[in-house]
Amino acid sequence: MSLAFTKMQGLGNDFVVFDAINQSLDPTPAWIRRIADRRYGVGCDQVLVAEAARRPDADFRYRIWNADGHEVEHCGNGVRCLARFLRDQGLHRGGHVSLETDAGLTRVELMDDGRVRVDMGAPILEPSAIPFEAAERRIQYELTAAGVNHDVAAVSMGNPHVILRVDDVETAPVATLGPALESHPRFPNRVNAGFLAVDSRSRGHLRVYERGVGETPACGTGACAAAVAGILNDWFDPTVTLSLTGGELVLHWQGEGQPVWMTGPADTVFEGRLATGAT
Ligand SMILES: N[C@@H](CCC[C@H](N)C(=O)O)C(=O)O
Repeated sequence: MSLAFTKMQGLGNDFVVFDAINQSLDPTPAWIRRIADRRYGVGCDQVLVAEAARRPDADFRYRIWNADGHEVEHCGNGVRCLARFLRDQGLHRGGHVSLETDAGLTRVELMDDGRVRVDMGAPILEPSAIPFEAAERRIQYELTAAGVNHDVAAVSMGNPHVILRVDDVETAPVATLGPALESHPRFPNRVNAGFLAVDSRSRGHLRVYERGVGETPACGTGACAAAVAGILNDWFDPTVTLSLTGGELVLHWQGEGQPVWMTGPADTVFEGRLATGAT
């Protein structure tokens, strides 16, 4: 039987979304790579799947695969899209939904103005839990990549991020330094690499080279991690708007132990069915 899917995007970070409650899926790495392929498949940065919840406090389980076929812990732009998908497909009613991921429970609110607000949980800053090899926890770390010493922050939003402050995101070496950071040996699970320019205490620009994908127009967890790094460094106030290539996200974080709140859009592009035997 052919599988129904929905193509969605959040700030240009794009997804193929499947309901695995009413249809059965077998998402092998090769199958994911094929779906994500922009010539032989549908094309996306991540494949998202809604499953029945396993824990009692969650409405659904939310699973994420990068375009390279690896399953990952979290996706911020994806969580906004998945909440909208669940409502649009009639799988969930009401303005709030709780989603279980490998990173924990994520609470999502579909706002009246069409945007989606997400409690992304508290950031993880302990190096061993990111995971990141460092002798002690710090706000900034020295890291050598591509033969140069860099001053970086390391933050997990359930998935790992390294954040490098730059003067200008336009001229930041995302294409060259991004891959060197992504597979840096001090990040044993690889890492998403954010290049952050601080414009004021309430605004910044960000580009992200995503683990398992490459540079995307936006990364939600990357924006949360960059906001946390900027607030810890006292570059930002607790509420900051980050401008990514695909548009803006508003982030709010009140400090250690508190959740990061992310607000942004989630849009459906089209619905379709995979041709039987096509993937
Ligand atoms: N696009 C995402 C992040 C997706 C996962 C990431 N590439 C990883 O490997 O951790 C977002 O919006 O957060």
